[in-house]
Amino acid sequence: MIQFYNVSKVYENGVKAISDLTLHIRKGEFAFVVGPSGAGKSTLIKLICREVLPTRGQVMFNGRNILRMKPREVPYLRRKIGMVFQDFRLLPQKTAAENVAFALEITGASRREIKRLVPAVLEQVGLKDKADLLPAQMSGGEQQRVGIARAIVNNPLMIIADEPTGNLDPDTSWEIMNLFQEINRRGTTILMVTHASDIVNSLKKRVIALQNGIIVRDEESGVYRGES
Ligand SMILES: Nc1ncnc2c1ncn2[C@@H]1O[C@H](COP(=O)(O)OP(=O)(O)OP(=O)(O)O)[C@@H](O)[C@H]1O
Repeated sequence: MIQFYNVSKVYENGVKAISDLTLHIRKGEFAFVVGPSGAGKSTLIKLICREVLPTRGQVMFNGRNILRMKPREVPYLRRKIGMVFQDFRLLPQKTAAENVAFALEITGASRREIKRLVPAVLEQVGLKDKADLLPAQMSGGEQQRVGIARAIVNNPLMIIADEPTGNLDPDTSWEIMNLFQEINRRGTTILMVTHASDIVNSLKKRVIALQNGIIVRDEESGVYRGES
């Protein structure tokens, strides 16, 4: 699904955020990315969705070289990747249903499709009865469920989640992790940046540890090892 071949990213100010990194993520995988602040985790994510371009090396997504994509192909790439954020990033003026609908509208979905898909996906994330609430009227866990609904509604190949439980209490975090696991079981590849050591240690998924832009550890059934 994703291949990095000897990828380096040097920002304009000379900071080398990613250094000669080679990485493969297979379709259907669930992988955690861990590492201290400044390790390059966000840069890795941004390289996948073409928010930043590599200084050297190749990034492939679903068999396509993202550097060779034409500008008009970039929306296609972004549609195939659902993003979930620590701070939810919902539109505050829109209800749960409208937030999810908006993600469909911008991809040109018909009104009929929107009417069919929004309730179905809200039900899938356990928010059937909260469709008409604004973000401010929902708990953090509920807001993150809306964030996940928005990420999956376009049926992406992959979900990239950037510390999705960072603002949630432990019980709510586990509910959200269970939802991600269910989405993964249905076939969606998941790449998750996290500092939640207890979650990483319990789930025994692949763990990719970054430090100074380099992969220092990449283990199947891995654990969290003091990467704070
Ligand atoms: N736009 C930018 N311009 C210049 N330097 C940047 C930029 N974005 C990130 N960096 C630098 O690149 C390095 C890697 O940053 P990155 O945000 O990828 O790390 P991170 O592992 O996601 O950190 P955190 O856990 O704090 O979010 C850091 O030294 C950071 O200061």
